[in-house]
Amino acid sequence: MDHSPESTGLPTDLESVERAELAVEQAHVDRVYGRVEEAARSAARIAVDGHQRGQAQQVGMVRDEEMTGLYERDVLVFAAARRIAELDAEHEGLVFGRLDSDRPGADEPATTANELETLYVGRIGVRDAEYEPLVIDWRAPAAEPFYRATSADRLGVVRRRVLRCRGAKIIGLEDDLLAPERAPEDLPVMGEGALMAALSRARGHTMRDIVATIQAEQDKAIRAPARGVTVIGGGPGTGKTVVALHRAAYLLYSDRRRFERGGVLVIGPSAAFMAYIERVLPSLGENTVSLRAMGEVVDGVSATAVDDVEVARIKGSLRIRQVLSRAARDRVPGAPTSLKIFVGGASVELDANALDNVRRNALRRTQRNKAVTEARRGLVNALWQRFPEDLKSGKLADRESFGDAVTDLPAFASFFFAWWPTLMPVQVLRWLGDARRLRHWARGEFNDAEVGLLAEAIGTATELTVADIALLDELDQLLGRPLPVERDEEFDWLEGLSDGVNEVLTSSERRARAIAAAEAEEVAEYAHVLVDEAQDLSPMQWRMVTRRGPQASWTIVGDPAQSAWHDPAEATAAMDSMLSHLQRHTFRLSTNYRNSAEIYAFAGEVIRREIPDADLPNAVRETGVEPEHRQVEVGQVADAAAAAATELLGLVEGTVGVIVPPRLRAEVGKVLAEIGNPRVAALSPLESKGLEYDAVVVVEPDAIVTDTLGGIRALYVVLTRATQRMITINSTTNWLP
Ligand SMILES: Nc1ncnc2c1ncn2[C@@H]1O[C@H](COP(=O)(O)OP(=O)(O)OP(=O)(O)O)[C@@H](O)[C@H]1O
Repeated sequence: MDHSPESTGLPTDLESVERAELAVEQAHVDRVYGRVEEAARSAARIAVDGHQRGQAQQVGMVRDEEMTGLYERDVLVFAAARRIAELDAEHEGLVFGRLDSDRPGADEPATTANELETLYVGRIGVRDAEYEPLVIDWRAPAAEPFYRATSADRLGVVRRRVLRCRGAKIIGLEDDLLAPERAPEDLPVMGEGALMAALSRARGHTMRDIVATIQAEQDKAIRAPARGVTVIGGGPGTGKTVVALHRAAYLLYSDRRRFERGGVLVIGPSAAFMAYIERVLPSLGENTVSLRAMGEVVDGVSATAVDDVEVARIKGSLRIRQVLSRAARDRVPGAPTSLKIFVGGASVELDANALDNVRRNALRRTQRNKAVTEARRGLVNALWQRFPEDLKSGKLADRESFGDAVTDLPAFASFFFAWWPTLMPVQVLRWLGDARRLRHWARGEFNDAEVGLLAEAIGTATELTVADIALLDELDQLLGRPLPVERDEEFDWLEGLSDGVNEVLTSSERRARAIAAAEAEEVAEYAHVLVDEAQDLSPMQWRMVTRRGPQASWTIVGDPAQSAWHDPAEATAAMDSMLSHLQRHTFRLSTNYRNSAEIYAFAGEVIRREIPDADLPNAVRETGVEPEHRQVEVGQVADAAAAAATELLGLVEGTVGVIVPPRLRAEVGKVLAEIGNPRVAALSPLESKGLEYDAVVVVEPDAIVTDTLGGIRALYVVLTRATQRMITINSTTNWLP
């Protein structure tokens, strides 16, 4: 190699080439940041100016729409850039990619690098003062070749470059030469591959975006049109979650009007998972997406507790619908079972049977909380029938005036209040805690043992569980929400007289109130719903989730081999039945980017033994470190787990997850707390869903299989959480392949 740069005027040794390249890229990145600052200043100036003009009632020199356009663009760019900069102060910056491509129409290879067309790709688009793009948004069509180009189909790209930045500073370059035969002599190629660098990086407590290294098959799923249902499948670590999040950002970019207004909802398995992924979208410049854990899907209630295996199975099964429906229509426990009133000199009585008849009639076409009018009218009718004929005269000559008289009676009002209260879903759910009543409602659906388990679980519960939320949503549908008083009043004479509303309202106030009440009653609906770890949804949860998007398009992400549900086919059937009317597009991701090849080979063997046709991806990154299995006495498990965790802390830079079956959680948690290192976390198999750690200690795999609803599939999830090292601690070894 020629070490005399003076001879050609060009640096030729690798280090100085790299320095020169870094300087060129840094200059461009500095321009981008400079432009963002400028945008901020001009936005602030125009805002002040606009404000002053508004106050002085003057007509400005700049046309208003022009002003607004500039102002909005600058404000948007600035706001997005600042958000990204705050989040990523120590990590990737605004600009992360560069493409050098043949100029359009150029047949001959370029002879110098200058002849190639250069394009920078970043998290958001930024233009210079002349409106020329300094960097284009990664979601723009022009950025597609950055993700899709391969040597076989290079889409005009000669060199793809990833800029590794820390904040605004470039710390490294990784190049991919897609067409060596078309590369000009002076086009340098740096680095050893951005993907491998990204994959080998130590893991922190939160997931990071992958904009700089999205792979072609992932890009196709990210940019798939938002129609019907997009299903993204693939084994552990194939990027399903991260792809789904990038897809949410892409949808907002491609049709902001539709998706920002209608809303994008991302549903994941647990609060821990949501905390893990919550920074990805803001780091892509988006913060309008609603992220919710499965226990938070329904407005106004939330749960993190989980049920025991058997109880979860009962609560998730479609058979419980009938039980809830019966409960929602039955007598209110503790409500009066007869009504006796004195009217017009007679005592008129309705017994339990008569009351039951009125109730059933009222519920024939209307949900309980909406059937107030029907119930009251039914009572009046039944009383009228029993009112002695010879007294039907004067003020009580017809049913209508009889109704007025009856509903005015305090005794009637207090009876009605107790007999037909507005029912809250959670109240009705609690009724299932009474085994006697539950047995009655569950006839033909659940056997005695199931009734006993469910009644015990609900009767002794001190908090709601995640599975309860779907039941509450179902009950909300069954019970309905009370109609606004004004609406009732308009069509019913009885209601109007008895509801005690004596304010004077204008008709527009009345209408506004009715609309507000009707809105308050609506379930929040979204334009696009993205369900992660979809294989875990119980049939009842599918019903809850699909209510969030009756008009929505869907992205459904999952892997049946990781199902936490005991019968994955039942859950799939439930999904199919809820979404079968929509067109479906399926994508499969085939590479496991998380696990080392050694760890995944082992996990694959475990799952294949039980599920021979499980969809196993390829794990590409070899570390040379095999997973280790330690056998210990039953009483030694917790200490052995702590020892393994301590050892692993010394071997990896990032996080260590200790995954423990629920029965050992407290014991292991205690010994781990003594280690007192924030890099170590203890978690249950369910909590480990979707998460990843540099190193993982798996405690008592056999107990993970027996104590979870997912069984072997839950163990497979646990065995696929580690990026670099894994140790299992066993007092039994039935699970070992
Ligand atoms: N193109 C990529 N570039 C860099 N990292 C990637 C890429 N694709 C995936 N990853 C990384 O691989 C890991 C696994 O991704 P992710 O959690 O999305 O997988 P998953 O398919 O949802 O896994 P699981 O089903 O096991 O929960 C993450 O750390 C993610 O950032």
